[in-house]
Amino acid sequence: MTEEEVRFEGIFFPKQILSPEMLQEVREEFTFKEEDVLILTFPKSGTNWMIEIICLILSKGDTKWIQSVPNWDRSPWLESISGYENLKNKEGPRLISSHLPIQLFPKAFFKSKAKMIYIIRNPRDIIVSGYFFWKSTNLVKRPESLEQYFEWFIQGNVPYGSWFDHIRGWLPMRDKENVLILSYEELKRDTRSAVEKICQFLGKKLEPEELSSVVENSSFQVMKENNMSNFSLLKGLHLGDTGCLLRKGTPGDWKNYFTVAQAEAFDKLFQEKMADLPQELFPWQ
Ligand SMILES: Nc1ncnc2c1ncn2[C@@H]1O[C@H](COP(=O)(O)O)[C@@H](OP(=O)(O)O)[C@H]1O
Ligand SMILES: CCc1ccc(OS(=O)(=O)O)cc1
Repeated sequence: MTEEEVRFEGIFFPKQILSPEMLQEVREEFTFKEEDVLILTFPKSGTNWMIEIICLILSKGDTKWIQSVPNWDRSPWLESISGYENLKNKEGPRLISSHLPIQLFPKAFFKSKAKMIYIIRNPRDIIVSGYFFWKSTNLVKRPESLEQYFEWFIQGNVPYGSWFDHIRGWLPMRDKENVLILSYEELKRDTRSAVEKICQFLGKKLEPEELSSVVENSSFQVMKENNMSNFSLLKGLHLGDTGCLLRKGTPGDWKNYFTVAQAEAFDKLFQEKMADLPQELFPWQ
């Protein structure tokens, strides 16, 4: 373990922003309101895209909120010290982000009616996205090469642990009526239909022009230019000069980085670990 990371129940987390004691408190003591909306992801699955979409839905397409408040304050990060404090004191319905695996998630959720959207993404693209992101932050030990990060990822030795365990942990929740599972790939393929699905899940009725504003203002290009959404405010604090959240935004970018041997090794591992799950849950396969 390096000085940049903290380990809790065998999983490592970015240091600086949380502690084992608060992770324990979050699991045992955090409570939900029925009107809360949760965005749950393995890091680099499209968390901040979903934050933008939901903020716009809740604002009926009005861009004032997304243009004036940083995304981490609009949807505080449950397992960060500042996000946790913010959430505990927040009045009214809350938008909450988390990357926690199911076994570390607040116990109260499993008896609550709070709604959760879980985003899944091709893990190969998560590897590439994570490599470029984490190597430009001071939150974890920086990978020296994609090859090294690939190895760490398949061993589950990356922030928030094994992607396979994360997915296997959360997918059994898919039949609950307060849980919606969406893939990054379907969001990308037909954003408007995916936004309609999210509106229906949240019980929000939008006019066609409001829906168009949600789709347009949560697009990669618009988010990349919005300083409240693109993490540029974190430069010098947690992100280096080359660091960026909105890097490429393209499904399948892994093909530009994986070697043939890595692609084959990953296919084999995916088969070994996920073959027993319904394959339609993985629309990139
Ligand atoms: N509006 C948008 N459209 C498409 N991809 C988006 C997006 N907003 C963020 N992303 C992508 O989501 C990934 C970050 O995920 P997270 O928010 O969970 O950290 C990045 O992937 P890439 O690094 O592949 O570009 C980022 O570009
Ligand atoms: C508080 C800054 C910060 C750092 C890293 C993050 O990771 S992720 O984009 O959610 O995966 C988020 C916020």
